[in-house]
Amino acid sequence: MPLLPFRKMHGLGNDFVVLDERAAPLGLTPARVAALADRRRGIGCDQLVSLEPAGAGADVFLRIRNPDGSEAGACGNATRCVAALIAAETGRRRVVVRTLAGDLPAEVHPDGSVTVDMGPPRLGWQEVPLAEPMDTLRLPLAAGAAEGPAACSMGNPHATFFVPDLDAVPVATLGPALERHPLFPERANIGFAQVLAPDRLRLVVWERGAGMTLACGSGACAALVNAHRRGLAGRRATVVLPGGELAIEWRAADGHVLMTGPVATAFTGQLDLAAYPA
Ligand SMILES: N[C@H](CCC[C@H](N)C(=O)O)C(=O)O
Repeated sequence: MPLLPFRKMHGLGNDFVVLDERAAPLGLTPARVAALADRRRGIGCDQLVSLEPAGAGADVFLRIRNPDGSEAGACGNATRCVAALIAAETGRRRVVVRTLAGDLPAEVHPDGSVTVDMGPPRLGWQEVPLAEPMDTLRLPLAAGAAEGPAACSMGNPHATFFVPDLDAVPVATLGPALERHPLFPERANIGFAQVLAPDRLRLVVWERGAGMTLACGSGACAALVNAHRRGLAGRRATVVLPGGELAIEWRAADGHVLMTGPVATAFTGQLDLAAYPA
């Protein structure tokens, strides 16, 4: 089997192995995804993303897989990375990335940063989804001293706890049980946010299927949406993650959430797919 080119990219340290399946599928089974994502035996990444043919109306289809083999409907940081790739390929600054969550228009700016229209948040309990009818503004959940998170979907499920001091929250301890709480039939990404100002939030996310990451784009969108719903933030905020900052806006005109931030390529390489278990 010929060596397969790959690109290692990241958005604020949330890192991806990017593979190209537009010519032919690569047989990315959950076992192979886990092996490629392994940070010692494989290349290592928070998500393995692949490019697939999109069909009419979009430039590319973005398939998002977590290291545990689960597939996600959204990945904000990877969407920025892939948008930058397609923009470089096509010479167009405006591209459309199709995902399970919908078609996401993106624009690459002269400074290299990328804005993605992540679409509208889904606020109903069935859309998150949750296991039973309830107000998604405040869930009957407690995590240590944190309680009553708000939930929404950006094409993937998010719960956001609001805490007075993020440094006092043991995210890595609280995350695993919350990710798999029975309230979340598809599990959930668990964010812990500290509101510094109506236009500035700190955020750490325990990601579904990936654990702690340095940044979570869809999580930053969910945190701003949930903060605004709770009257804690305006419609625009800088979200400060461990890996850096994202600019998020929940646009009043159409209810879409815009996310702007950097992208980077760490390296490119070739891999022998046959060396990874199918
Ligand atoms: N772990 C997420 C997918 C990656 C999201 C994150 N890396 C982002 O930038 O949005 C999930 O299973 O929904």
